[in-house]
Amino acid sequence: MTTTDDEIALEQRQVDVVYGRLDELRAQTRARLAAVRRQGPSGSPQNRSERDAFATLYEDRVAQLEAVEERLVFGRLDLDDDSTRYVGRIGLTDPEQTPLLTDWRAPAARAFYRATAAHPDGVRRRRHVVTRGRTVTGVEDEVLDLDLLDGDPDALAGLSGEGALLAGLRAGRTGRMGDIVSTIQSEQDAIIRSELTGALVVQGGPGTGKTAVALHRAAYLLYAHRRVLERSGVLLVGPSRTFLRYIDQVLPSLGETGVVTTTISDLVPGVVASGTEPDEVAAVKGRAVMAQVIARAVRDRQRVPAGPTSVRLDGRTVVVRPSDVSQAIARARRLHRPHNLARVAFVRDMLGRLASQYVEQLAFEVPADERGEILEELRTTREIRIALNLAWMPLTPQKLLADLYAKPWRLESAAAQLSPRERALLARDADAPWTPADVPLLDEAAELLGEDDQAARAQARAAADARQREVAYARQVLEQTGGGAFVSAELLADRFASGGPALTTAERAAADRSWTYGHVVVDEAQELSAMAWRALLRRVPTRSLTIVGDVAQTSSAAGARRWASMLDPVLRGSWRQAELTVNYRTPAQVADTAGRVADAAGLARSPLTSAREVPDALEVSKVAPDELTDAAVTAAATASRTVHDESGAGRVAVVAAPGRVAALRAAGADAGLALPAAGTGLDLDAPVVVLDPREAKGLEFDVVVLVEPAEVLEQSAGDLYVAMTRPTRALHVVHSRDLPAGF
Ligand SMILES: Nc1ncnc2c1ncn2[C@@H]1O[C@H](COP(=O)(O)OP(=O)(O)OP(=O)(O)O)[C@@H](O)[C@H]1O
Repeated sequence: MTTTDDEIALEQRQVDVVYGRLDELRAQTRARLAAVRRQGPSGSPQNRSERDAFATLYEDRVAQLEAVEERLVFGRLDLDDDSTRYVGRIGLTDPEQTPLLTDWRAPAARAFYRATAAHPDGVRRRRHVVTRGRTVTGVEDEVLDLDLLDGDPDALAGLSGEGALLAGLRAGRTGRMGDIVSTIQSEQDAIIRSELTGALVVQGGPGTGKTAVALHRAAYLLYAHRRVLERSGVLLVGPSRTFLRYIDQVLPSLGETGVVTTTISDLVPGVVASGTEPDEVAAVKGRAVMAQVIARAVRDRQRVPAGPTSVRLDGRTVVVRPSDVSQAIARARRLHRPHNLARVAFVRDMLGRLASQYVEQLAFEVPADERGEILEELRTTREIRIALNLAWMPLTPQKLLADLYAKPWRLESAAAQLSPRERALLARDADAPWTPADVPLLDEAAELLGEDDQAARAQARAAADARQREVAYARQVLEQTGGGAFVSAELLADRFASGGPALTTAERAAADRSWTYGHVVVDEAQELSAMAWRALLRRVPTRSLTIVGDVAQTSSAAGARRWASMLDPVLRGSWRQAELTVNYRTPAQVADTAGRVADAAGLARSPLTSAREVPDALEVSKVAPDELTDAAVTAAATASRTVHDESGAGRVAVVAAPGRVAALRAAGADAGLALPAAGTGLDLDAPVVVLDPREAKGLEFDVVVLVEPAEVLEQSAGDLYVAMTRPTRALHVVHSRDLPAGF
């Protein structure tokens, strides 16, 4: 028998070899990058854009190799055929192409996450290799071959790699989510590797790893379906910018930088949704019926005038007649093109009719080549322009929606399906800022209005020809340079073609409202309104989606309490569901209490088992109403002293109803709490933050100080459930009113 120390020494040798290879590859790629850069700014434009494309490529590769430093190697499989396979963050081979490390996403690594004693899948022993920096600090074995067990039944029970898992869960929080690649559990792995096609819903209670799984799935899909996804891109939609910051390290640490992340509010480039509004207003804006309202509002902007308009032109009169306008509108509508594009046909038709009127008044025949001049003169005559614009105005989405909200008569005409009260809720000034719920409506409008793209289409035809030549050329280049392992000819050609700074797929996709993605991942999806779904589904015509969330945590008034009622209408019933059931975040005592409170409040929630017990994880302090703020600040200060360690880890959140947040922040600052600097918003790097439950959605902290839960419950039961399930170590409840039922 070898001792653990011997085993650690053995693994250290392998780990050294793998890091050695990583260093070699880094040096090689940096040298290539330097060589490309040395070529300087000379050469033809074609040469320069090629050089830029290669430079971006090598920069990406260097970034990828840098990002995988931590826990590069974390697993080892001993197989039935006596071979051994190491599993890690990325795949590496030695210069002779002998495998050194298997990418965790490769089929050959699957058994690391899935093999069980009942289904060993060719694995005799699974080993978790624990490292700190480049040093192996421990090994943890699971023997899957029953004959080797020597009657130790404990080795079969529980979670996979339990020691490594629990160590990860116990660690202090840093304000940034980490990856879970070394301890993915079997039920999570099944979701991560689920097929690309179709819509997959992942329902799970708080802390079950939905966000972690969604991110790892994005990385897995990019790996397993690189050819399909590298050019179409993957979009990840999160609930808030704070949340996106919270998760922004995870994909890079998995070697993936090409995912576009956004919120629904940021979905339309150029629109800033800085406004706020009552929930009931957002709820109306989110209803599916608003699609018809927008469509009607667009149609209302195609109008037959009440009477004729006569225009004098070079001593003759032409008349913009209602009957002509009516016919031209009808013909243009039959094209079924967006408003601004169909308008081109409408104007052409009207000018033709006016030109005929004009020509009829002339005493001579007009040669065909002069008819163009007459049309041009009519087109540029101010009164005619005004008359035609009044009949069919070119519109931006912003103008359409602002006019609709600001003019009651427009709303009454377009939104007859809404009640007078609902219409009154929508009313606002024309220059009020956009709100998050407006964004899907602007997107809907953009779709129906379209842009006049005649020039763009001619350009696209020319570009398609050029592209064929570039792909062929890129293929040649790749054959000569051997770069084909990490980029395709098509992608390289994209980068050649983008000229200037070589844009990545993600950069191009993020700037283009009408980009369609190969896959879309939606987190906290229970919050999305019907209109938000329409905007999102437009971006993924293949309906290849990962939808994660928890219908018990819904706070948005337009969100869902049941997946079927939300998704059946938009996905026509075509979606599959998986469930996560183990809570990795919250200590059992806190999770159980949160569960009872949620049940008492009537939430339909998923069953949940906690992965761990933490003693004294729930503390409740009752104080007088005027002491509430001070008591909460004191509790936060005490908690912060306990959890904040020398590495900078350890985070505390004070969570309260929105009305209390400002006062708590002020009192916390006075008391010297290490809060974010004023005006920085939600700075996740601060040791202590004060936020409301909606801001806390999706985040986690070592300790949460929950202030006056009865007040949070009044806002929404889902919000209280969210607030109670954020801590990884302890929940401290500070209250003056009665506690909600279930405590
Ligand atoms: N297999 C795992 N190994 C290690 N840590 C894990 C694992 N699964 C989940 N975790 C950790 O559990 C915590 C909760 O995960 P995550 O935030 O993904 O849960 P969630 O289901 O999205 O939660 P919520 O719905 O409450 O936002 C995170 O710290 C995550 O890293």
